[in-house]
Amino acid sequence: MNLTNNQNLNMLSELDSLALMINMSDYPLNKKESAAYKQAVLACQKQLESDGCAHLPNFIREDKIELIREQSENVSHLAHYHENKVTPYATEGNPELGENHPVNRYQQFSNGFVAKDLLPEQMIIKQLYRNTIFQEFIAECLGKDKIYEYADPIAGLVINAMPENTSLPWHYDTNEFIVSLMTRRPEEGGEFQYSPGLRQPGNENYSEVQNILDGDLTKVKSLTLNTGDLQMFKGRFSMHRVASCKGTRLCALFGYAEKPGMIGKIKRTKDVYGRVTEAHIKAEQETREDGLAG
Ligand SMILES: O=C(O)CCC(=O)C(=O)O
Ligand SMILES: [Fe+2]
Repeated sequence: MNLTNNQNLNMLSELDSLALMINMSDYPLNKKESAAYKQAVLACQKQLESDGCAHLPNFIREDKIELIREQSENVSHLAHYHENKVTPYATEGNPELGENHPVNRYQQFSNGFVAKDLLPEQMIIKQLYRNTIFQEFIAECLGKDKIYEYADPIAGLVINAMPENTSLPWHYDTNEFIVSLMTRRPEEGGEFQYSPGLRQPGNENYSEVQNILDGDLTKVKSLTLNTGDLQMFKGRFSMHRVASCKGTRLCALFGYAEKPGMIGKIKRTKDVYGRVTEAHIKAEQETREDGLAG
């Protein structure tokens, strides 16, 4: 290998760092040209196509499992909680439709999020989130040319903190996809439940949504992640929730954008994290200056 320029040195250190974090025998991200790598990507693509969800068990090296659990436990007290009631769409209800209509079904929401700027740089989840070899793998699995870290100082990489008796009810995500890494499997429960492809562009499929909200789980799949498992999920089309758990559940959520410069809106950021930064204020001013709504 020609190591005469910085790019190669950077690549090497990224590979070295990746090899210290992930299970390269099952997920050979160090051998992109190998049949095993192509097979791992294909397996994810197939799962995503059929189910909107890919499960990568034992993604983290076995000898790092305790460490990722410990690192996430160490910051879990920094989670911001906001008790709230939300609909599956996180929008205001519509009084013209009945109170049983999905757009009017408010549910209790009480989990917390630890923001990105509160996660120490040396944390495995932060190193992994930023690793470009890992990002390329995720992009390939999702059939994207390239994905970008958020420019948002506090969102993009967060830990979903769910102590006992908290809830993350049925919802769709605003993001097309999310990557999750379980850092603390709870003692019991905390399954990820989802209904694959429940809605499509142009078809909200309200009747099926209503069935699920009414407790019919026949079209719902359930996935239990162990600590160290990775998941890719297309949350914009598959309604999902996290079942209640016994013991704390901590799950790192890696958000990537399809364009650089992604910064969240002030209102939502304040709701979820309890604060905003200068970057949020500046980004929103710039949006307004171009005369567009929202
Ligand atoms: O914690 C999880 O597994 C998923 C969380 C989730 O769905 C969300 O934050 O939108
Ligand atoms: Fe979600």
